[in-house]
Amino acid sequence: MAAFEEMGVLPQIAKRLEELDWMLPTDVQAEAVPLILGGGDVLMAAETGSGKTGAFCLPIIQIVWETIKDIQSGKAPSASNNNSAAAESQDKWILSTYDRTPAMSVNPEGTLCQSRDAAWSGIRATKGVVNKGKYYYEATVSDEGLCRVGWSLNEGNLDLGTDRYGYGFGGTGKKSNNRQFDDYGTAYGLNDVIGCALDLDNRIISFYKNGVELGKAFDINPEFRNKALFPAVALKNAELEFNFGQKPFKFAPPKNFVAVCQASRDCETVNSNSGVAVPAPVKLKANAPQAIIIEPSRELAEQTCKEINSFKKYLDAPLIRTMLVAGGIPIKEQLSDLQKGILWLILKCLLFGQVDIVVGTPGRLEELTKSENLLLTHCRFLVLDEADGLLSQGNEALISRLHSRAPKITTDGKRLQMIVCSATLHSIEVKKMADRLMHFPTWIDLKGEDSVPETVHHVVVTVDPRTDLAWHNLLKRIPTDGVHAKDTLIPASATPEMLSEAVKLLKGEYCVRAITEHKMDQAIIFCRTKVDCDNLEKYLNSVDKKKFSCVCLHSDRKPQERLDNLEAFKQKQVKFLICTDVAARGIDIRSLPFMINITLPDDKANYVHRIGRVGRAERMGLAISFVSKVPEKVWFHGQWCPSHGKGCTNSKLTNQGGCCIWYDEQQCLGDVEEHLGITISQADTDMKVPVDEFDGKVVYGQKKKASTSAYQSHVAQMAGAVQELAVQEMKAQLIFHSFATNAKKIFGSV
Ligand SMILES: Nc1ncnc2c1ncn2[C@@H]1O[C@H](COP(=O)(O)OP(=O)(O)OP(=O)(O)O)[C@@H](O)[C@H]1O
Repeated sequence: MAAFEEMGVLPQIAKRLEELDWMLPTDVQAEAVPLILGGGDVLMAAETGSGKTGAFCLPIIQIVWETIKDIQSGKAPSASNNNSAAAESQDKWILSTYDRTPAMSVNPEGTLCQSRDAAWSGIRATKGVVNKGKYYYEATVSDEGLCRVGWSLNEGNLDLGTDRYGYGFGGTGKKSNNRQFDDYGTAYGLNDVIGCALDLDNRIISFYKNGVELGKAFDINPEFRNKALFPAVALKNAELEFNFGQKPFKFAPPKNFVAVCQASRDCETVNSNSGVAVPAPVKLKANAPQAIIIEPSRELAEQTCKEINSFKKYLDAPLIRTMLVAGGIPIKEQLSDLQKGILWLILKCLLFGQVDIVVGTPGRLEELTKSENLLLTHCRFLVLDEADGLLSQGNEALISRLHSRAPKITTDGKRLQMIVCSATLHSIEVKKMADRLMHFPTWIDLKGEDSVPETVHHVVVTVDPRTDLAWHNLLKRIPTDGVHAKDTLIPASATPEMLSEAVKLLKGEYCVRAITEHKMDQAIIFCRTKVDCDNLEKYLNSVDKKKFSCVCLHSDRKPQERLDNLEAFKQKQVKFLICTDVAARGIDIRSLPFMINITLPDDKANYVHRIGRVGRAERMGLAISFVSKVPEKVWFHGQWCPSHGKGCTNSKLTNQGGCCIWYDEQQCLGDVEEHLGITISQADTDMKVPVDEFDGKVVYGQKKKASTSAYQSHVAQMAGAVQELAVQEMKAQLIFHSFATNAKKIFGSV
């Protein structure tokens, strides 16, 4: 039986893997596949090129296929008769074990919550009310501490009253909404009973203390007319007991108000952060996929989608349908494209064919889910690939919104599984998000924080225009970014501006030198900016269009051009792919031997990802980074730049209202080395790499062979120790011998 089948992978998938020459699972696959097949949430932190994509795609494909098969054959249990206690419990009026902060604990009955944390913790009920009616519930303070109780929308944060979506009444005698704290009623504490009254007919919220009315606290925002409100509470080292009306209230509800648990079915709604939306028979829906995989770039989304299509080659009856939902074009163009009918095309796919697995970029996914063209009602896998990258792009709120749209328990009683992965997963943002959204996740962390695979040989080459004057002959021959276009540059004077321009020239020259020295016929080259990429493309073409054939990949290029360029590089129709960090993560080019960093990235995690484009799947790779010894003035266009960098010529520094900074690469290098806990080897400006265990023993782009020289050097290293052992053993034998002889003399023979 093939190794993958032994892990529980379906024979049809294993057959395809064998075809792909995947004989054994990689370490991360061996750990992750059984965990995901077993229903767990997983945080996967494994080196670049270690096979993380397969680690999450294989079990997801399998479960999705099995689920569809069960549903189509009528075997799947419906929510009304499934045996999931969790699903059943989410259909009651109780506190939700899913829609809460991690430090908030709840009793098994879902009526008592407690937090012993020094920070605010929050929780909402499993159900809420909408449309019309007057509703009431009671909360009793059962232990001293700080608390705020009231009503909140699903999209509100759990720290009740600190955003526009939550209305709270605090123990200090304050009401709060949108962080505005105003005096209201009186303070309350241990054993006090707070009545929370919601009048949806008049859109008013009011509170009662031990049966005494405290008056109107809030008019509900008219924008929320069609939105449900849920009982909610925030606590700090406190405990509160809830009664939604299942047992008699301590104080009678106000006139015409009913217990919230008695809301009619048309006014009651289930907390979508909590579980089943509507208990209904399990049924597939064309535009409600089972799995959503979020990728940080269009290219990566395309790659993952392709990989899934390849893995599922032998899975039929039922067929699994995948769909790519990727942006990658500026929002303005995107909107007009949508208007022109792209959305209609997508819709057509969704309507005429069941879509089971969607792979996409965050913006497009949000667009389609928000407009409800794509539903997350059947979603049981939410995957964040390159999660730290997604978060650093500012997608935290978007991910939370997508997560909140997916039921935490699906209609067939299965729990939503979240899988989060990256080679650099140890950021505080990822940990916080995992705490908030994941369900007791298992960490798979095989090599510790952000390690570089042993197959990647990475070196730095110092660029110092004060000692290497080759740039004098390069002026005007190498196009540069125009940062110094308005400066008076005199080669004889070593002004910071002149040296900065010289760095740009030398880096172009060093790139050609490195390619020539290592006879590179396939390399990925990273530049800091799009204009740097375009300039290098021009320069390499001007040197020798054939020898240095190259294409660019960055966000100013049209999506189709990006796709074509990447494909041309993968198919070896061109030798060099020049790109920005858009291609730093995840892009997998089979046996890629070389990569060059024209400039180090300012984000140290991206160094790991960039160099990780080589040395993948046990193949050896060489990564060369050029690091300037002197500061280089570079473009830095932020929100303040009216053209967002396009055609911008404002070369003043950012603190003078401009779009430039002085880039300190020595500092970047220091940061990377400190982060990785290593000193990166230096190569000279002749680009010859230092002699070490890589030298002469590996061919970049190929697997490392076990060489006799390694064995011989190992024997040589051990020789001294072996000899010492032999001497010690002889001494021990002599001691034993003399002891035995003396013993005979003293005691005689026995
Ligand atoms: N079990 C396996 N046997 C052989 N090759 C494999 C196996 N698993 C993955 N690979 C190959 O290894 C390469 C790297 O895999 P993958 O792209 O999944 O890495 P990754 O861990 O996601 O890297 P990154 O962090 O850069 O995204 C791919 O070419 C893939 O086909």
